[in-house]
Order: sequence, then C-alpha cells, then structure tokens
Amino acid sequence: MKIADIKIGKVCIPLKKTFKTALRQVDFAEDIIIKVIADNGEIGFGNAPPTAVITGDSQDSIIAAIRDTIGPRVIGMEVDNLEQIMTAIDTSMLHNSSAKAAMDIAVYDLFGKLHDMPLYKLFGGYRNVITTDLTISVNAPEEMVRDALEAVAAGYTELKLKVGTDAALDIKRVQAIREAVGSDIKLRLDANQGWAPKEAVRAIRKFEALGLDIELIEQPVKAHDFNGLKYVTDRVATDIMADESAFGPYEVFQLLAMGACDLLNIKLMKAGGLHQAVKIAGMAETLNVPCMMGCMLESKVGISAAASLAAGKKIISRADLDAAVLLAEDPVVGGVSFAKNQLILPEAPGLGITDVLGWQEIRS
Ligand SMILES: C[C@H](N)C(=O)N[C@@H](CCC(=O)O)C(=O)O
Ligand SMILES: [Mg+2]
Repeated sequence: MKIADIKIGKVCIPLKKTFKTALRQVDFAEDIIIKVIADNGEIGFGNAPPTAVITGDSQDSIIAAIRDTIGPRVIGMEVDNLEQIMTAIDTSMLHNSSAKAAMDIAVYDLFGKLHDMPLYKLFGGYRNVITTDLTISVNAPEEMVRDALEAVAAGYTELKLKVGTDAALDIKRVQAIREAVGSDIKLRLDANQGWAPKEAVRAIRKFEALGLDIELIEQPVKAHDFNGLKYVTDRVATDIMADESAFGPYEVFQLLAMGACDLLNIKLMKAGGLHQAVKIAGMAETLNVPCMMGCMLESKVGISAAASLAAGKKIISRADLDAAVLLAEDPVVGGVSFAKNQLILPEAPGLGITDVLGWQEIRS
C-alpha cells in the first residue's frame, strides 16, 4: 500500500458555548482535515486545529506546510515503512507540529487499516474505555458553578476548571464550585500560563489551606519559564502538570531532567503526532511520571487518535479529551463513541473513521 494522494480540507463547527481560557476565547472550532489516499483507494484521516496562541500554527500555515513541504515528502512511500515515513515528516521542516500531527495521524490510520488492527491495540491495548473530564470555561463564579453542576448532572465525575485570569477571583471561583459539586467530584485546574510563579504559589497554598482538594494544576506559569514551573512545583503540595511547556519530546526531556513538574499533559498537536507522543509516554513511564492525554478544540478525528494512544498506554492515566463534546455538531462518521464521561474505542481498523461530513476541500 503506497501513499498516492493527499487532499486537504476543513470543517468549521460552532461550539455549544463560548470556550474561554486565560489565553483565548472562541465560538467555533476550525479544523483542517486531511485525507491521505493510498493506491488501493483506502483513506487515512488526519486533522490539525489551528491553535496559534499555543502552537504558533495558523490555518494558512498548516495548509501550506502540508501542501508544499510535508505532503510531497511522503507521496509514493510504502505505508508499511512507518519509521521511514515518520522520519520524513519529522525532518521535512522545523516546528509546524500541528501539520506534522495531521500527516502522522492519517498515516497511522492507514497503517492500522493495512494491518486490520484498531490503533488503540497497535499502541498497546491497555484498556478499551477511557474516562474524560469536562472543561469549564473561565467566567464569573456563578456562571462557572452553573456549568459545573450541569456537567455533574450529565455524568461527569472529573471537571477541569479554567482559571488564570485573576488569582483572587480564581480562589472565589474554585471555592464556589467545590461547595456546589461536593467532595466526590475530582477538580483539576488549568491556569493556561496566567500566573506569575510567586502568585501561583500563593494561590495554590490558599487552595490547600481552604481544603479545596485540587487533584492537579495545569500550566500555572508561562510556557517558556521552566525555572518558574519548577519553582512552583517545589513549593506546593498539590501536583503540578506541564502542558504548554511540555511541547515535544525534547522539551519534555528537559522538564523531566529538571524535575520541573509532577505530571505531563500530552497533546498530539504539540508533539507533532502519535509517533512523537509515544516517545514522551516512554520517557514518562521510565521515570514514573503520570500523563494526561489532552486535546485542542478539534473534531473527533484528533480525539479518536489521542484516545487510541491514551487507551494503549498504562502511563496515560488521565484524559482531557472533551473537545468533540464541546462542539454543537459531530461531522465525523465512526471513531470513538461517547457514553456520558467515557470514550469507547472502536474495534474497526485504524481510527475506525469512514467519513467526515461537510468537509470542504481547499484548492489552490
Ligand atoms: C479542549 C481542552 N479541554 C483544553 O482545554 N485544551 C487546551 C486549550 C485548547 C485551546 O485553547 O484550544 C488546554 O490548555 O489544555
Ligand atoms: Mg492546558
């Protein structure tokens, strides 16, 4: 099976509710979706949501990288030569991790189809169901309480609260939500780089003093500030997770060598795809650093790929794979299915995806 053609398209899906973090606010998920077509007609699906504030990748940069640089490198290659294709993707250009991830996901989908195996089994098959949290956007405390209660009523037992806009208000937000949802619901926080290191330590010690029982805190400080992240990790009892700092395997290696965090959030769009994410999981497992599989605002193509890796690997013990349920519509046919807060992995080969409805081809 050889890679014969690559088609690039996009979907634009409204969100059920405005998504707000300390970094950005959005009402639509824009997702570049590629179809990598093999010479026997089989299609591998991949995706890349442009999340410029985190990855630096825009819609135009993703399209250009796939069309002009990464795509031409892999056309004609044998899907069975997976390692060679992955090297071609990785060495095709610097950065552009989202475009690389799209190509990597589509090639893995084809590889699974070629070998008639679902991707989660190919990655180790540790489990076939995973539990995801649901993200609560940062808003006024009353609105966040309403959203949190709605999520709990819908069956979510783990909530990821977005904070990081104002430390004093963040304390009120988290306190109000803990009071409303009770002690059985797991609360994790994501500051999306919003605090300065000392401010983070003060806020987290306050959460601890108030007995708010926070499971973990994601990315308290700026992505590049590894020393600041370590400063926080060393001074609080609550577990600290690196997200934006833990970009690809090299950054993760540095963070782990420094002991700068307690946990890692792995995302395919930061790592550059499944192949690189496997390297991160391997380093984490070696040092017994638990991982969460995360996502951007993306369609079920990327969520199915991320869930496949998370289900495959024991060290990926947590999931923030809620993007597809934040969308008002699901244009993806097949892939993971949802039952309340659980993602059920498909037994069909590859990602188990057969079509993406409303996909508009981009021609240049
Ligand atoms: C969607 C997911 N729950 C999430 O919060 N992901 C990112 C932010 C993604 C974005 O801004 O599109 C995160 O910071 O963990
Ligand atoms: Mg995060």
